[in-house]
Amino acid sequence: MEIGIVLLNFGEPATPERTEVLEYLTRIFHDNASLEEAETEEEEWERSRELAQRRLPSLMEEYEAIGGSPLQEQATAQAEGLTSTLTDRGHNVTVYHAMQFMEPLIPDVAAELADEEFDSIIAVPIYPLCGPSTTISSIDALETSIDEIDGYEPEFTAITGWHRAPVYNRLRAEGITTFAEEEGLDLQDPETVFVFSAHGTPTKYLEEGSRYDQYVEEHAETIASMIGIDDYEIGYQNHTNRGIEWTEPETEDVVEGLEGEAERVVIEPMSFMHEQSETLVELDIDLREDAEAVGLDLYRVPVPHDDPRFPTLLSDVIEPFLSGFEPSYYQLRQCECRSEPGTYCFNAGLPPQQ
Ligand SMILES: C=CC1=C(C)c2cc3[nH]c(cc4nc(cc5[nH]c(cc1n2)c(C)c5CCC(=O)O)C(CCC(=O)O)=C4C)c(C)c3C=C
Ligand SMILES: [Fe+2]
Repeated sequence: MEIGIVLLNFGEPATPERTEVLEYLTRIFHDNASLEEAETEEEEWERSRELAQRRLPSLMEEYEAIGGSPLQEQATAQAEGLTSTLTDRGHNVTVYHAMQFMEPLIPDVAAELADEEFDSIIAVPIYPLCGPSTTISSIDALETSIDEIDGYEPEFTAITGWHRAPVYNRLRAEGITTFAEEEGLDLQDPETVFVFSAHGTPTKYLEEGSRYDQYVEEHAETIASMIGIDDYEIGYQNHTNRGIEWTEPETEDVVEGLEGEAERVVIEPMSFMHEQSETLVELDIDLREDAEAVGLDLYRVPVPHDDPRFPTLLSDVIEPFLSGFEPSYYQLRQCECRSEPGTYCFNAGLPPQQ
């Protein structure tokens, strides 16, 4: 059987080019159009274009500050790492990477899969903490794009949340302790406050059943115990484009609230598997300025996008579907955030959102 694996990512422009950034933003806002009530598809597009125009100047500034995003390069390297690990294990697979909002776009990659006539497709979003606008939306986009291709009906498997995979927790925890050692930081020092910074989400998505905030909390608790700290803070990096409610507290408020309480903050960007504007600009430039303004030194843990254990982790997660053994043997069960059969994760069986 010919198998195609698709790693799914958010995407970001590699160069700060206005037209490209505007199209990118319009796609993102349209994908989240359900956050507001539009009567027609045309109204949804109009509103998305309006929001994109409004956000364009500040996002252009962010990309100009970092000379474009390195996300694409890192995602390509992750796909190559996975190919090599699976090939070493004796599997004959082709690994693609596709982006929700930037080339290579998901529908274009779906067309390539059809051209190659793969019998089976395995989708793996590279978002450790499963969320509706990222993990679920990217899988839906791939499955819909495949369904829309006439005469092409491969078997479709998707893997959603994998933050509970043991190797993932280990590599993340070691990333933090290695960084602390390199920087000469004592994480037990009462003058050092540890902050997990998660990408925020609109509370509407939580009310509709997403458990993203629970995943954030349980992952923070686990990593804190692995690195041996009792006290820590959680903050969310929110986008306030639509005047709707997002997860609280904001990372910025958490850090500013530490004025006079500590000498330094250590920030772990827990939602990301790539360095991109959210880490390189929002944390390294903007949050550092906020921290310094209240007398705190800021240290930001690097994202372990090139940790050599990451391709092993992804290969282990995919292995049941390649070798044909029962996914529940590896604790992979039918996903409850996405009910379509063939969707698996490590998060099934959690109590429902309060
Ligand atoms: C590479 C960049 C980005 C990653 C990775 C990313 C992850 C991520 N995003 C959400 C939830 C939302 N993000 C939304 C908008 C949005 N996200 C990015 C960039 C990344 N997000 C951009 C550039 C934008 C649009 C412009 C902006 O506000 O900056 C939205 C939609 C908001 C809306 O429509 O009003 C949601 C929802 C999560 C949970 C996440 C997890 C890793
Ligand atoms: Fe986002």
